[in-house]
Amino acid sequence: MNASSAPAGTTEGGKPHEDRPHRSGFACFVGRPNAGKSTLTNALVGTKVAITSTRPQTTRHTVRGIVHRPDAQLVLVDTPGLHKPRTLLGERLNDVVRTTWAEVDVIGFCVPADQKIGPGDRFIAGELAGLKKRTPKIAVVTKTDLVGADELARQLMAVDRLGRELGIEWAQIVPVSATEGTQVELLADLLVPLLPEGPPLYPDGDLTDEPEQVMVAELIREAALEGVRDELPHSIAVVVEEMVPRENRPADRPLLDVHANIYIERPSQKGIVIGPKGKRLKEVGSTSRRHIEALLGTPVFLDLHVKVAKDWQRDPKQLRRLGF
Ligand SMILES: Nc1nc2c(ncn2[C@@H]2O[C@H](COP(=O)(O)OP(=O)(O)OP(=O)(O)O)[C@@H](O)[C@H]2O)c(=O)[nH]1
Repeated sequence: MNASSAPAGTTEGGKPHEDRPHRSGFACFVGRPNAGKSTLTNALVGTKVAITSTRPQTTRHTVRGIVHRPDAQLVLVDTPGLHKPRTLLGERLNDVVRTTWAEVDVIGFCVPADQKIGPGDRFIAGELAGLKKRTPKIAVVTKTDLVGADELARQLMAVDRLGRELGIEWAQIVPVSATEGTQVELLADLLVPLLPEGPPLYPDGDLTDEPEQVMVAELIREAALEGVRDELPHSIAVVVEEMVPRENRPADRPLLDVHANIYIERPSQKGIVIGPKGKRLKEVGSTSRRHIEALLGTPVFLDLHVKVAKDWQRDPKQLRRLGF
């Protein structure tokens, strides 16, 4: 087996090397819901770009984080979870995942260290094994801070076995903790050599190429999910209708007006999102406003409305309008 760890002095940390060509390309992390893919993307990029939540299946948009290094540019594509489709939205999400897999240069298969490999992991690994393109795959054992050395060793061996059973040749098996930052840089060091040679694809300093409005909508959706029942995540969509700088403000005190709608499927869900006397919606507003201000670096006035778009998950016209 090929598990990687970082003995002192062996990581190169992206230092430029005269005889080493610059590399650039795309990577995506796949894995069952809650495997830690978004958190890992954030840890690699070093800022909050993807959506994390304690609830599964919250990553809806393909959010890219960009790791800039002197020797390489690694563009991380964050996909929604692959799951059994029950609605039109479910099918679209799975299509997005497969399209993404076909386009990237390397795939990171994430398995949490603290949970036994189960049918969900096997399903995704099976799909990976069936990929026509021979895209290199790195197995990433996540959340290593939650287990002891013995349990981690068992998980690394289980992942190795899973690969053998399904005929996947892992380019590497790497244990990481995204929250502790353990071996995150090593993971980048292992991903980079698997990218094709080439110049940077994005300007230095870009963290993501998602349009700002989509990221703002995601931040609002994330905050809205915090306050609602577990069965609601797929019933919420957020559309930012407008983002405009407030007129006649002094240059040193700008204000950005953001108008956004939170769409739910049924009138009965309205109360859940808004909460008693609007308390929950207020919380959603203040939490997401803070995140939006941090993201855009400007004070924001956030105007939020809750609207019913009946059965939007099943209606192709509504799905298009809501950005799917
Ligand atoms: N202790 C610990 N928790 C982690 C780590 N990485 C992620 N988590 C937690 O695990 C949960 C799920 O993490 P996410 O990054 O949202 O997982 P995901 O795979 O992107 O989830 P989906 O969007 O549902 O597919 C969150 O509560 C994270 O805080 C880690 O390295 N250590």
